[in-house]
Amino acid sequence: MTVDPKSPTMSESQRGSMNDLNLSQLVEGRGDAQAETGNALRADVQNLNFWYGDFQALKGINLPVHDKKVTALIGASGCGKSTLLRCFNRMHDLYRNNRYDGAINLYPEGDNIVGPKTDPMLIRLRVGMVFQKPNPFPKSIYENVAAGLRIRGINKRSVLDDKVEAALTGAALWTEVKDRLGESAYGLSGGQQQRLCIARALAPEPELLLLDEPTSALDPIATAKVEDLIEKLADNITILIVTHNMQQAARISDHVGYMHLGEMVEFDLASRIFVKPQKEQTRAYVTGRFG
Ligand SMILES: Nc1ncnc2c1ncn2[C@@H]1O[C@H](COP(=O)(O)OP(=O)(O)OP(=O)(O)O)[C@@H](O)[C@H]1O
Repeated sequence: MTVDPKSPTMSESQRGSMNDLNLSQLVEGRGDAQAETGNALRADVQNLNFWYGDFQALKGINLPVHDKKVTALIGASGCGKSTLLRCFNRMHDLYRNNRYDGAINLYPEGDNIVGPKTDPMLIRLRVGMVFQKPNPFPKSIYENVAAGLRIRGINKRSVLDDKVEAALTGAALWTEVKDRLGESAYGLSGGQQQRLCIARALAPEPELLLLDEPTSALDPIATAKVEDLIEKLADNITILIVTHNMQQAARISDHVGYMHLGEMVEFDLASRIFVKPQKEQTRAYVTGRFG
């Protein structure tokens, strides 16, 4: 594959900031995540293909998702990162012409998430998702977090109270909102709204949390809070995140998958991807020479 260093796909600011930074310093000390987990997998993508109608957006994707680790998907705009992420909770099923082929095994049972016999509703109970832009419901802060619990039939006030508090605490938002739980979620700042959406996703205790560029609409302070939160959450939950920001991927991820034109070019420990990737194409991308 020929690398075009003048590719305009990556913004100049992104390119500039990456060149100024030593990504290897950011991943320093992250250790060998694989050794730490003993290779335990929460999910495993095997030869996954996906079509939007006639257009094949994912081609033969393989990707291990390690348990209680942060796996980042990186790559130029349009390479298929969000498409891959959305396969994990069967979001594509909302449109009739979309088609999956292959497997995403969700462990410990090993159920194939994209298998024709798998009920997408059951998968969404196990796999939570947070989007690029904060999207709270037009409800109170409390009811936003309680929403997923009510869907699961939990309506007892004392149980909801405990779970709402636990999720808001887990999302590092409890102290900021505990005295205004009945107020509209729209009264929160953008960063608080995003942490609320994370709390909403956490409340039902998902096995896997999908984050699609969760900080792209946030300022640097709110971004830092969400990044800290992601690192803490990974003590208990498996996280798969799409990000355009190389610094962010280097700061928070244990593993990284680099995608290009619907294919997984390289998957490895973050410490290898950002210091010594195996493929020249990956190196060109992470150093900002190729978008
Ligand atoms: N609903 C859709 N219908 C048809 N094609 C789509 C649809 N959504 C995405 N695509 C195409 O699938 C490919 C992958 O898109 P996707 O959004 O997954 O890329 P991405 O890597 O997440 O991009 P970005 O970083 O810009 O968000 C692109 O060519 C895109 O145009």
